Amino acid sequence: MIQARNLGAGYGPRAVLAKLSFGLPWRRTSVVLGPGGSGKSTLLRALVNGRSGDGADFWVRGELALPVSAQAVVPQSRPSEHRCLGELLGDDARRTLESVWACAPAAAARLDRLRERPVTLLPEGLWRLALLTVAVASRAPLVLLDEPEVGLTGDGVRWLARRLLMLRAERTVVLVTQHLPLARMVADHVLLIDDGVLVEEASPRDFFDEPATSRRAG
Ligand SMILES: Nc1ncnc2c1ncn2[C@@H]1O[C@H](COP(=O)(O)OP(=O)(O)OP(=O)(O)O)[C@@H](O)[C@H]1O
Repeated sequence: MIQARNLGAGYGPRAVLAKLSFGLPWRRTSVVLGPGGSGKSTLLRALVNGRSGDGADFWVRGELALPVSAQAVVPQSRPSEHRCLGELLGDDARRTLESVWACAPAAAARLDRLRERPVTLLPEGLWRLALLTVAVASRAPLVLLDEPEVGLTGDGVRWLARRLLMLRAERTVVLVTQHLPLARMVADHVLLIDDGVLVEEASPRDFFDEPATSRRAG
């Protein structure tokens, strides 16, 4: 279990997350939902070990128990990853691509053609698929995904859902998304954030089938 107590995070003088306490079950998929600008990416960023990337003034406070260091991260905006997909996948990159994309061979072939180009230079959408491929293939115990569905076609989102379901019981996944059908398909645990505050932490059943408003009303 990843546990946070009184977790705060922000940029420079501005606190975005205000003392959140929550748990993310181990080897399950936790989905983080909330309106645009509510702090979902900031929460995910707080979970990234060795936080770097954009925003040198990013800070995190409070207690955060993150039991593993091996992470695979798919960020929301184009990463400054200068290595190419072939390098990130290591030996036998083509076979890895074929196996990760077994149900979508056209995508495997497309990524294979771009395998020698730095990930940061890949077209929008494809860098995300490239990093998703690396995340799936890496076996990192903790997989952090920030709106990975953006730019994917309907087939791409279905592939992503199937892949995430296959990771169930093997990896701990934190998925930030605004795509409710995807969230519903893959969630084992749901966090709802609004304006930096944790509004709800619930099972998918309670969250999707019996929203808090109707539970409170009942
Ligand atoms: N690098 C940054 N520097 C300063 N402020 C930032 C930075 N990144 C995000 N913010 C601010 O933090 C707040 C929360 O942003 P965040 O990206 O975490 O929200 P979000 O819920 O992920 O939004 P979205 O769904 O639109 O991606 C916003 O007001 C945003 O402007």
